[in-house]
Amino acid sequence: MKTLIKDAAVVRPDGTTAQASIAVDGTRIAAVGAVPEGFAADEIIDGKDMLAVPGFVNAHTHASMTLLRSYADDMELMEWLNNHIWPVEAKMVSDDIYWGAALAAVEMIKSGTTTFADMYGPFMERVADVVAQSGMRGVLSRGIIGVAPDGEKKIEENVTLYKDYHGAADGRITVMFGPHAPYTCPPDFLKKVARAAQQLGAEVHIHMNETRAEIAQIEKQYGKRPFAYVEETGLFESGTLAAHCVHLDDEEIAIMKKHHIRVAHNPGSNMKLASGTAPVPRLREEGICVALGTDGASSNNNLDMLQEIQLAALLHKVTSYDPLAVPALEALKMGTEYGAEAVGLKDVGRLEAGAKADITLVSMKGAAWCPRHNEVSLLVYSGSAADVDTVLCDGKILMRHRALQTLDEEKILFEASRCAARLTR
Ligand SMILES: CSC[C@H]1O[C@@H](n2cnc3c(O)ncnc32)[C@H](O)[C@@H]1O
Ligand SMILES: [Zn+2]
Repeated sequence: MKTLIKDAAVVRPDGTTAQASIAVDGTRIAAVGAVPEGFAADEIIDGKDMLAVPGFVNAHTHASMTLLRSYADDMELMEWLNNHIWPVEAKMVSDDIYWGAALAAVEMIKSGTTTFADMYGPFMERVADVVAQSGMRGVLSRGIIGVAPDGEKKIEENVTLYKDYHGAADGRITVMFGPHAPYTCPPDFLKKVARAAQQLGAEVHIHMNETRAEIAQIEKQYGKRPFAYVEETGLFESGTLAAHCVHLDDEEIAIMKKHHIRVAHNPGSNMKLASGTAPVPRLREEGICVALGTDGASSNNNLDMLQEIQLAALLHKVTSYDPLAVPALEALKMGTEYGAEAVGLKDVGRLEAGAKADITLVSMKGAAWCPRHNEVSLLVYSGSAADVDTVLCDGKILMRHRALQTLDEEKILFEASRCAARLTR
């Protein structure tokens, strides 16, 4: 299949915007610029008044938590998890995971996201079904809480998920290991997860240093801070995507650098759960890869990556009094190029020849886009999810002029509502 996006404003990797066409051949971008000679497109998409950016990468979420959106708000993390979320999650069945993730896919595609890193479970194979059907990319991990009595079984489920799905859906699914957090996984348990991941050559996705309370708990229990605690278990040896990283000291930043840990920064969730502000400018200065995630739709409360990009650009200016703390282009890269790096995907996150054709076209026709002095600035500070017009992933059109091409939106909203009502009755 050959697709031509004709005459769009294309954001190039250096942040400049050029009026250009994008030729897509199969799953990859064949050219950005003039249409290659002899390129016979099966499908032509008019790029007039469209901004072409790499598909957004949601580097940390819990897709099926869409079912718990607006269920428990305005409380801090531990109260939210212990008294509201975990009791309901314990009742989730396979169909809840499927319809919750399908609802997430609808919302993500409609807001321009093509890749998501998901930590949840059980029944992660149903999230894999959604990835396969939707045409998105998914970096899936079985969330593992080690303090529960069936922790070992969950490690086995993550192993099975890896064996069955790593590289599935034409390579659009990859699998990591998902130990939930230091405060839910004792040291011997983390050592077992580390061993299982290393044996398979798999990477790890974990929540780290989200709240001051959890750090105090680890210090009390083990006499050290979370990064030192986890490092001693060997878990950081196979490559790590660490969500949150809000409260860090110098020693921990040194551990992060030593192990090339990539960070999924979740500004919306951190603000809503009153967790704090991650030291993103410092992490960037230290050369640490910082990506963006929404976290689940129950703590955010949406899966809109453009909103996270906007929050990242604004939040760090507030806390640092520095307008350059996270400039607009840097925020966009955190949601695209750095996101792809953080979740371990090569050839994703940049619009250039040879890259995977994961492309989001944003309409610039609305009043908020006038005048057009700087398209990247407009996207980051003025654009909204509703401006996302067309989305391609791996060369396939997932949404065209806001109509989903791979998913039945009406049915998904109906089934997800039904599951949510049953769960919370
Ligand atoms: C064991 S599957 C993943 C697990 O994580 C929970 N979760 C959702 N958001 C957060 C967060 O911000 N911090 C810690 N844990 C979170 C989710 O409810 C699942 O139980
Ligand atoms: Zn999370």
